[in-house]
Amino acid sequence: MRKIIVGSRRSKLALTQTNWVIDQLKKAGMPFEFEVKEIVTKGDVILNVTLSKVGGKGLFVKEIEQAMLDKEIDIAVHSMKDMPSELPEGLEIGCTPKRVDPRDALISEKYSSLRELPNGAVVGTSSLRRAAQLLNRRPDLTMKSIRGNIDTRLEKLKSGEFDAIILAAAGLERMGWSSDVVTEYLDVDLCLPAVGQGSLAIECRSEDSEVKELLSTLNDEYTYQTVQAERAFLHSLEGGCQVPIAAFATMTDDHEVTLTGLVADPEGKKVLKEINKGKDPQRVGVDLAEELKSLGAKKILDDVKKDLNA
Ligand SMILES: NCc1[nH]cc(CCC(=O)O)c1CC(=O)O
Repeated sequence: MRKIIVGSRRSKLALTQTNWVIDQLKKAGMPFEFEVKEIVTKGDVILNVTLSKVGGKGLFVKEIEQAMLDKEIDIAVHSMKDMPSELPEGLEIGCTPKRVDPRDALISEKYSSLRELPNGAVVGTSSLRRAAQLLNRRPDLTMKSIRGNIDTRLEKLKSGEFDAIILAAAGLERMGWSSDVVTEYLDVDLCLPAVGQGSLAIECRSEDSEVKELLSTLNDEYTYQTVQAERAFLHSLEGGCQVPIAAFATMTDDHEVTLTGLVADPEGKKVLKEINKGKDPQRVGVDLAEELKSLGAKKILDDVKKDLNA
């Protein structure tokens, strides 16, 4: 019986996601055993530097991908939103399980909603995407950087340093913590999610047809198509580093994809947000990116990158 080695980051969320995927794959009833191999990534080590400054995207996946190419591991479970829009030669996303809640969530101990936050309230987030969109609605808020795993961030909130923090609902949902901690789910119209937020990517070697067949049993077509549109949008904008880009797609029963995409400056003063529809997810994403570029997205993103490198 073949043993499939599953690479995972060491965070509670990563291990929870990995174990969930293994449980699901076991249900396929195919002749495989599974073993988890923990891998410490750069993103896990560098905790006191702003994530966007140390190279953002890819920080959590590079070492894991190398281990896969070296055949130390066979598959890896990633949060889709941590995946760079381009994968190394020889690797691919073998499947996308059904997406969970894509929204961001506000968590506060003192206030019951975003509306109720007082003037100048301190909101913890290191995401330029979240900061831009919240500041656009509430320019009075003070955005303060917060780093670490979900559990660390919740601890920091308790310490009183922040009036509220923003986390992805998905991570909390997967940990089983949502109902205990979420103060308010932010509608996607208010805070458009990160590309792929709420979705998992299971990565494997392109030549490993045995594993690909196994993974295909866990693929969710709706998730696959909609995330494909979002990632095509990201890729066309060259959203390689941690920049204020957001996108969220839905799909009708007859496979028409509706994609909303956003590019903003970190202060939330300039927000470009447009919608595109169509049957080909790739096209829908690429065309929406082109439209935003024609409206000035490139200049906004170049300015952000300049600031990050300064
Ligand atoms: N930025 C880190 C990260 N990467 C994936 C998730 C969980 C949400 C998901 O799977 O989309 C989180 C935490 C967060 O943003 O709150």
